Amino acid sequence: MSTTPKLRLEHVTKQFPVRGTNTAFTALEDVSLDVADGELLVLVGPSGCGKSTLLDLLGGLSSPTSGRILLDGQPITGPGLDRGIVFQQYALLPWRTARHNIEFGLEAKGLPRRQRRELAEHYLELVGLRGFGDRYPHELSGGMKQRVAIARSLAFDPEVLLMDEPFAALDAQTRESLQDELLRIRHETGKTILFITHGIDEAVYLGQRVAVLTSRPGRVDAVVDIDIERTVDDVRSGEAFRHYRHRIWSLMHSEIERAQNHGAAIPEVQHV
Ligand SMILES: Nc1ncnc2c1ncn2[C@@H]1O[C@H](COP(=O)(O)OP(=O)(O)OP(=O)(O)O)[C@@H](O)[C@H]1O
Repeated sequence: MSTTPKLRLEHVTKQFPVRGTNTAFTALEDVSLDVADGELLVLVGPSGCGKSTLLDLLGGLSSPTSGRILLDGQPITGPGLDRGIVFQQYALLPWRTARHNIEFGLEAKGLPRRQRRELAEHYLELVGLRGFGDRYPHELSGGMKQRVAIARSLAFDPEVLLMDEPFAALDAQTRESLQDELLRIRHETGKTILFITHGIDEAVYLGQRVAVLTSRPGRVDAVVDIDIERTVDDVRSGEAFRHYRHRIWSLMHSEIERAQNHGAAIPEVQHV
């Protein structure tokens, strides 16, 4: 891994104006975080902690009120093909086959048809969907649709993959198998991945590091290094896994209690 972070959040604050008033609501406050090249970093936090707000910033759909977000040292100024985003709802184009969904970003890049086709086949194979390229989204299961969405994001070779609760809508078994697939894909591609989830188990299973966010306003409460052996059977039942799960649970639990007990007292609204 290189020492220069692939992605850097520098004191990022995001406020939204409160309609009909001259106040602003602070959704994210002073978030600083580095994601190393090739790292899989998981962001976990209670509902409303600003995960979606952060993803919009990373996607270039909105700008920080203060602070900066750097990709390879360059500030993010808008949407771009250097970031691939996988959402919870697959966001596939229903009138396109799996193959043509994967080719979508490649068309935007202006790649010739033959090269697009080759890349689409490669990524279909990478996500375990060889032979399914001609299926339309409605002919695929939820897990398969999410595989297509991942393949589509990887096909245009982004610098980072941003994943916003991508497996939340799937049943438990499909979710676990896609988690394994994601770890394999990361191993094969070396991609830098920022993965956002509500799920503590998912965070511990996937993350090399897990950043725990507080809510109202969203801040980085702690960043936990996860050191578990993932090649053994039933990793989730192992002692190390349980240790990290409890650690993250405790951090999140005390945060949820704080928000519930002192919600009204938290200075989330400021006059502007
Ligand atoms: N455009 C907006 N205007 C005003 N407030 C907003 C806006 N977008 C988000 N917020 C507020 O910012 C906070 C964070 O919202 P966000 O959707 O980022 O949270 P989240 O962590 O993604 O939540 P969840 O996990 O429930 O989806 C919330 O309190 C929300 O009401």
